[in-house]
Amino acid sequence: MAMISVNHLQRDFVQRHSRTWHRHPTVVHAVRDLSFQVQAGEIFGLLGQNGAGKTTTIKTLTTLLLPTGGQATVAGLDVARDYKAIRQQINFIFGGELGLYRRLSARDNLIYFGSLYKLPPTTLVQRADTLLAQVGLSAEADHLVETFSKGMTQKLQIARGLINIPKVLFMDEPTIGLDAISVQNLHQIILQAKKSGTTIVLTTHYLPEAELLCDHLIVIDHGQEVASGTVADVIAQGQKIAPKAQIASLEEAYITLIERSAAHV
Ligand SMILES: Nc1ncnc2c1ncn2[C@@H]1O[C@H](COP(=O)(O)OP(=O)(O)OP(=O)(O)O)[C@@H](O)[C@H]1O
Repeated sequence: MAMISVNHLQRDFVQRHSRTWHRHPTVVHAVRDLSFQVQAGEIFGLLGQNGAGKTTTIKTLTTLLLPTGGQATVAGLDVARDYKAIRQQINFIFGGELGLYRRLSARDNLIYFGSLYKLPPTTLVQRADTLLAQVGLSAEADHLVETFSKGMTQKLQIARGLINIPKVLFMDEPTIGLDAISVQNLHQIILQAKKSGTTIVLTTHYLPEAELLCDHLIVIDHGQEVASGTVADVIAQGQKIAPKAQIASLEEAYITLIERSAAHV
C-alpha cells in the first residue's frame, strides 16, 4: 500500500532581490513535476545536491508548504487540504534544527511535545522514558537541554520525532554533525522504528548511509527526478549511462547520474 503518493508535484518560490537593478522578482522552480510513491513500512531516501529541492519536497509533504502544482497524499490525505489530520499522524525532524525548549529537561520536552498529540499523561511519561532509553539519554533525562552537546540534542530530536508513534517520520539530514558511534546508534533507531511499522522518509548527503538504510530512493536534481528505485536499480541506471565505468556503489552511480544531469541543464 502506498503511504505517500506524489503526482506531478510542483513548488515555485518567488525570489525578491535586494539590489535595485533587479527590478523583477525571479521565480525559482524548487520542485518540478515530481512523481513518486512511498510504500507503507519502508525507508525511502530523497537524494540530491544542495538546492536540489529535497527540503522543499519534505516541507510540502509535512504540510509546512503548499504545493503550487500537482498533488500529494500522505496516509491517503491530501497535503493541500487535510493538513490538520496529516500533522496528527506524522512527525518530522529537520537536521540542526533546535525546536526544543532549552530551559526544560529532556523528559519534560518529550512530555510537552507528546501532549500536543493528546497522549494520556501516564502513557506519555512511560513513552518518554522508553524513547530516552532507546536513544541513550536515560542518564540525562532530567538535565536541561541547554547543557546538551549537538549529538545529544540530535538524539533528543529523534525521540521527539517518535513520541506520537507516527505513521510517517520525515527526517531531513538526521545524522548531520553526529560522531561515528552516534550515527551507528541512530541507524539502529531508524531500523527499529521501521520494524515497529513506521514509514520513514529521509534525506542525506551520506550516500553509504542511504545505501545501508533505504528500501527505495529517488535522486533529484533541479527539482526533477534523475533516477529512482532500489539501490540496485539506481546503480544499474548509473551503469547504463556510463557502460565503460565499473559502478559498484550508490555513491559512484549518484555522481555519474548527477554529472550527466548537470551536463543537460
Ligand atoms: N523560501 C524560499 N524562497 C525562495 N527560494 C527558496 C526558498 N526555499 C528554498 N528555495 C530555493 O529552492 C531551491 C531548493 O531548495 P531546498 O532547500 O529544497 O534544497 P535542498 O535539496 O534541501 O538543499 P540542501 O541539501 O542544501 O539542504 C533552492 O534553489 C532554494 O534557493
